[in-house]
Amino acid sequence: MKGVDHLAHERNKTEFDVDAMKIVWAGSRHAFELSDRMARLVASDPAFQKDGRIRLGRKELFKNTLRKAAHAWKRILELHLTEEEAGWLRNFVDEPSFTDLHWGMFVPAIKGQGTDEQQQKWLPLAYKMQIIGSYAQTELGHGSNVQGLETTATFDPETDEFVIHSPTLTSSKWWPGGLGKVSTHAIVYARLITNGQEHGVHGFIVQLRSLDDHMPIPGITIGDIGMKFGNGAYNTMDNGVLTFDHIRIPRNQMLMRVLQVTREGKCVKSNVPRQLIYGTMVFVRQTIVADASTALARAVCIATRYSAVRRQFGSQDGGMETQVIDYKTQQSRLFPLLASAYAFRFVGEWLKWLYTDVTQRLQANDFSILPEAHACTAGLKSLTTTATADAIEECRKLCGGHGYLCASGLPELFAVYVPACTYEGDNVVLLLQVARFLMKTVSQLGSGKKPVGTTAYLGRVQDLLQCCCDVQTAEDWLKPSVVLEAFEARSARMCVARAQNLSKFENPEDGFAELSADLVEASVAHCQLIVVSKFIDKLQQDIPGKGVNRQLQNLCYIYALNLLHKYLGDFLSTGCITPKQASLANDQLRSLYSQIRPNAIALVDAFNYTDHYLGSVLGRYDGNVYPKLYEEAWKDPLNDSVVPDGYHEYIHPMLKQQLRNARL
Ligand SMILES: CCCCCCCCCCCCC/C=C/C(=O)SCCNC(=O)CCNC(=O)[C@H](O)C(C)(C)COP(=O)(O)OP(=O)(O)OC[C@H]1O[C@@H](n2cnc3c(N)ncnc32)[C@H](O)[C@@H]1OP(=O)(O)O
Ligand SMILES: Cc1cc2nc3c(=O)[nH]c(=O)nc-3n(C[C@H](O)[C@H](O)[C@H](O)COP(=O)(O)OP(=O)(O)OC[C@H]3O[C@@H](n4cnc5c(N)ncnc54)[C@H](O)[C@@H]3O)c2cc1C
Repeated sequence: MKGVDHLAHERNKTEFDVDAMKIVWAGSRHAFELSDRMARLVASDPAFQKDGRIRLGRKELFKNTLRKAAHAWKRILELHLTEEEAGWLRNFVDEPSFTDLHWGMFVPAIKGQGTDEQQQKWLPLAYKMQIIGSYAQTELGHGSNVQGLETTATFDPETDEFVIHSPTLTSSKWWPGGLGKVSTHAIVYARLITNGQEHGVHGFIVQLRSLDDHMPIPGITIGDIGMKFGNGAYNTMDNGVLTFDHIRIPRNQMLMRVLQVTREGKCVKSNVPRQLIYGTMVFVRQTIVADASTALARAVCIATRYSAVRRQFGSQDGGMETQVIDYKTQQSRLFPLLASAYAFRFVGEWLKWLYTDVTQRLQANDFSILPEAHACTAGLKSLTTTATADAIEECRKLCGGHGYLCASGLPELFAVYVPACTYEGDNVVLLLQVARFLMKTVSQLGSGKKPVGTTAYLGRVQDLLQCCCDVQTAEDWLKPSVVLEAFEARSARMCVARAQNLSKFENPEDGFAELSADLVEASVAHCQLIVVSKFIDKLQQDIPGKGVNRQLQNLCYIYALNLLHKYLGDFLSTGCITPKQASLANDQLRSLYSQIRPNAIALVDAFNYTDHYLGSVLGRYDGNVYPKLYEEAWKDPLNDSVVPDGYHEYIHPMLKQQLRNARL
């Protein structure tokens, strides 16, 4: 049987309406139609082809990215695409570039932190790309510790200007994307100093390069920070270094929604909390959660299709060997990742809703939900990016040797994805933020303050500390209330235990530092509970399409029960479940794998990825893996000649030497 036939046969086994699932995955019919149209537009345009990208040198690679970004912008204008359509188009071009920072951080920073007048001035320029912006926060010496940034913005009342300066080597801005070679402007984060007094870190709009000849503004030193991990991958991005030598900008270029500096240099606080300065990070962390499901789904799609095509062992009487997807070990590694892709999709949807809700409340001067929004975006960003980076690597291994070939698409996907664990907040640093939020919530329980939102379960802490799981059969693990209670009890018990340990320290900060590794574990438990509960909420919605809800249920329980299996230590040591119940959960998990098995290919087809976007020979829709892999190998530049360059200098003399030695 040819690869093509393998997948056709697989698709015939499907037990649900794939088209309906495509809409569930996309979020709505509108989102499906729009993303589908944009994916096809990009895939059919030769200017966006990705072949051979990994073989390009840095300069060629970068220029190629500039070409694609310019072509994308041209098409956006020609086709009068909406902002939403343009976002999808850029997404399917699938190449990190300065436009990510421009649209993803520069524009949102002005929207979130700029006054109305500042927005009116700068946004139209940015929307027309008459200026290109970056987000320059991190410095050589400080990234996580934002309050430790060293760049200064000193107000000069004589000229009504700020003087932006880099006082030390470690104050050099370092990492901002798009900064190295492209951006004309940046939101620069610097310590505000007026009348000799410091007022914390704030954002300033600073022009970096001339709009005529692209030369840096005198006093600005700027360049690229060098090659990063992997071929191709994130090297399409010009992450930059930037220093200021007393650069002057007008006073009205400080983003002043949170704090205004008057003509006299007086600081006037608005009613907006200081934390809004961090608002852009909250926005981007929320988009990163949605992106995690996309990246994870790509890897899972490749590994699932290839696992159905690949055969090893088990041939009897010269018959066919076993498809590797039929090995239980393969299923137990692959299907939880498939389930995670769906789980992260739905929690991403919910987080987007939460963010929209927060934004509306902020506009109405209601800031009460900000700490929760910060904890959720930070925690879920950390949880989903860590899991996705690990999962891409697992998918590579699931594809055996061929997964290590760049033609599988997985090495580049890993290299381009893995920095998501670091940018927008190191994942451990973010979990520590969640831990602070949880400990604060627990400490306030005695005062009668009722926790709300994602921590509402902590309001039932007494019940959760005592509850006993009443699972008696494997089927009992298919009850949403049972699963939810087990995850709530585990998280609540971990939080309370950590809070009790913290209370033994005289100085809470010393306690927090000493117990930080334990605290991070509690944060993970809490975030996993959020993902499980949002998946369960999704199942309660009226989801049309034959068999769709059934598949989603199976995936939801696979996600939850696999976590239960993986973190069994937590569940057992906190007494949430017994060893016998854990064993029943495992029995149920195996049964769920068998139920998912015939639907696996259709479940990855529901992602609706084009072959162009997947960029993988192993993950091709038609399953025609071997002939294409063979074809691909011959495209390697090493195969341009039969006898390689270097033969005459290095191989031939060595062989001759051996011959001479042998004769002696
Ligand atoms: C259409 C196209 C769309 C495309 C979209 C795709 C875009 C994707 C682009 C991706 C490209 C990647 C580009 C990468 C960019 C970057 O990496 S930018 C730099 C990001 N940097 C960070 O994330 C730094 C991480 N550090 C921090 O976030 C914080 O400084 C810290 C760790 C939180 C510091 O903690 P601390 O010292 O305690 O901070 P304080 O300043 O003292 O604040 C304390 C109180 O503030 C609360 N808080 C902290 N952060 C936030 C926040 N973001 N929002 C709300 N509140 C916050 C914190 O909880 C404390 O509260 P209290 O306890 O109540 O006092
Ligand atoms: C590809 C990429 C793109 C980026 N793009 C941008 C951009 O466009 N703009 C921008 O401004 N920045 C950007 N950054 C920078 C990024 O935001 C920072 O690297 C990130 O916030 C982590 O900070 P750091 O590098 O200072 O790490 P560090 O904080 O130095 O982390 C080093 C280690 O210390 C640990 N650690 C740090 N603090 C604590 C603590 N309090 N407790 C326990 N452990 C701790 C961390 O867990 C980590 O293991 C980018 C980074 C990358 C990799």
